[in-house]
Order: sequence, then C-alpha cells, then structure tokens
Amino acid sequence: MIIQGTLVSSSGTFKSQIRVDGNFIVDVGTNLGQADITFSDDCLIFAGMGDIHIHARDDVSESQTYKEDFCTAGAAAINGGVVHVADMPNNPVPPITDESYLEKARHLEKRNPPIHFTLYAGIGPGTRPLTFAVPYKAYMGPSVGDLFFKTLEQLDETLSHYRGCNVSFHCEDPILLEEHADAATHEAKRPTECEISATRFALQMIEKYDLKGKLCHYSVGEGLPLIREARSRGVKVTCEVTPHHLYFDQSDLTDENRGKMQMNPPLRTISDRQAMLAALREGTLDYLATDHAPHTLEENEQGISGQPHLDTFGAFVTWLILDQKFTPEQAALFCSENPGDFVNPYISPKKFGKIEPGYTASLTVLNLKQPVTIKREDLKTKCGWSPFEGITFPGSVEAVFIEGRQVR
Ligand SMILES: O=C1C[C@@H](C(=O)O)NC(=O)N1
Repeated sequence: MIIQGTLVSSSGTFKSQIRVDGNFIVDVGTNLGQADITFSDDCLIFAGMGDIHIHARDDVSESQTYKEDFCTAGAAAINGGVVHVADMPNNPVPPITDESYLEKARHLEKRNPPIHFTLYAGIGPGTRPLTFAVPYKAYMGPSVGDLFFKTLEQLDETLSHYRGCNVSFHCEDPILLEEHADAATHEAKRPTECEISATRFALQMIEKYDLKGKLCHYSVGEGLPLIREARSRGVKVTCEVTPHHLYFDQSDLTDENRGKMQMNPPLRTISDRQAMLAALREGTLDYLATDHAPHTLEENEQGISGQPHLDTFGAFVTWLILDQKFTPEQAALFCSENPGDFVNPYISPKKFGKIEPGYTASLTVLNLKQPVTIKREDLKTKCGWSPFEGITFPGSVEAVFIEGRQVR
C-alpha cells in the first residue's frame, strides 16, 4: 500500500509517499508509484501518536471495568488518533508490583484491544524490580488507589534496589499533603509546594540511583527551573504534561463543575498554565500524556479525581497547533517521537514514533481545516463523558492507521 500526503516529523514537513508492507513502513520517498490513498493539503500525516500515561482500569479482577477496559480505552484512543498507550499499575487491588504483572499481561492479550498497550509496573514500599525490563511508576503520596509512599525516606530505601531502571514519578510530597489535608478546596489540599518539594526529591533520586526518570503530569511553573538545572548537569529526566493542565486553570472552576474538574495534581493558576505551554514549546516538557483517568460522572461528583482524555487527543493537538501556534514539528516531537522513544525499548519488533523504514506502520492524520465540537455521543470511553464537551477544537482526526491497516 502507498499512502501520500504531507508528512510531519520534528525535523520538517514535506510532501511525500509512504510504502507499507504488512505491519511496517518499508520505504518513504516522492516517487514510489501510484498512491492507494491520498490525503489533501488540509491534512498532516504524523507517525502514530502515543499516550504514555493512561488508566485503562482493566485487570484480572475486572473490579473497575464498569468504567473502562482495554478494548474501550483502545477504541477511545483510535477515536482520538492515538495508536499506542502505556497503562498505569495503581488501580488494581492490590496494585501491579510483582508477578501479577504477567497475569495482567495475559489478561491484556486475551482482551486483544485494537491498539498496542505497554504496561507499567508499580513501585511500592518494599517492592523489588521484576526479572524483565519494564517501565516503573512510583507514587509519592496518595492519589487514586493504594500505591504510594507514606514518607520519602521509605521511597529512597526502595529505589536503592531499582538502580538504572526507567522510573516515572507522581510528584506530590506525602508529608506536605498530610499537612494540608484539612484545607477547604481540592487545590488548597494539594498546593504547588507539594509538587515542588516532590520534584526536588525525585530529581535527587534519579541522580542518586542513575535512573531513567520521568516526572508525570507536570503542572507547576516554579518547578521548571529545577528540571532545567538537573538536565544541564546530565540528570536523565523527561516530563509529561496533560491536556487539562494546558487548557484549564483555577479561573475555570465553578461550584457546578468542581467534580468534573478535580484531578491530582489539581488545576493550577493561569500563570502556571502559561508556563506549561511555554515549557512544552521550548522542550522542557517532552510528552503530551493525558493521565486518561475515566470515572463515572457520579464518582467525580462524589470527590474522586481524574478526567478522561483519550477521545479528544488529536483534536486537542490541533488546538495547540492552530490556536496556540505550536509548529506541527513540535507536535510531532511530543506526540509521536518522544512517546515512541519511551516505549520502544520494551516492544520489539514494534517500533513507534517515526515515519521511516523499519518503523511500525501506524499513522495519525489530522485535518487542520475540519473543526470538531466535542459531543458526548461521539465518545468511545466507557465512562461516557469529557471535560471538553461543548468545546469546539479547530481541527480533527481525519484518519488512523494501526500496524498497516486503516481503522478510521
Ligand atoms: O494520578 C492520578 C490517578 C488518576 C486515577 O484516577 O487513577 N486520577 C488522577 O487524578 N490522578
């Protein structure tokens, strides 16, 4: 099959053709022959976009599949132009920190979802690395689920066994969270100082144990200089940012929408939001990663944290490009290439992130001239709602290819 159109990578945008054979890209060039599919100049073809932070809520216990499962998360991802995801370990009871990883992997295989899932393993008090390479996740302080550390000393002791591993951090300091537990609002219970203190500690741990570190859902402007400084000294750390911390801030909160707008870490100030946009543009933030956290609307109203975001990923990216003036090349970096680099060590022979021979033939095609208004009936997530309902994004997902097959 030959696909033709405007291809985007971090190094440039050019008209070209892609030859696909089976699951892989075998050639890229301008004279490959008669195209089978041609995308118009309104469209940009990206290497398949990846969301490396989601909560699919599916495991052998099936205790949370009333709000999402691997297949519905996969359908929501395709709806949003996402071709691969990485799934968090914190939601099953008990969390996935040991051999239960393999049970979850077998369960995933049985479900046979329509896109590729990479699974994180959790790090909790007293856990040890698995016998095979996986990305890990450590929660500093409680979020949703029971996986977290009560003190940072305890985390330090446990991480000493994970030297050299790939570890992502949920940065909220457990002691400071405790100190603010009685505050009046969700954002006052989890203030910026919790994230800043946890950032300092995570960076220390990454350096001390030579980790391949990642800071999740980064939200605080004041923490960015710490990250830049650590990187300038060669500390191996990358950072995610979510659509909600880029689009919403505390000025959007009303008495009516507080349930839907609650997540950990919480919405911050306008200046934090602007700092996140600037940091994503300049490259201090490396991944658009949604923290897709589906709960029923009733659960959110009752005070549980998290927003679903897979269905709207691609449309949101068009907002970044057209309204926030990100270049398509920047979007290729934080939506396709960096997420690919993150999962590729674990998924051979699959290889995501670039439109080059040898890479998996998964593509995300965005139409920059076809606005979309987000409507509940168009969503595929099982939880059935989006914080963006009623909002019009300036472009939309035109087509999605998964491993050589057009699925949308
Ligand atoms: O870190 C997290 C976890 C997530 C969930 O629902 O699992 N919800 C959140 O708001 N933040």
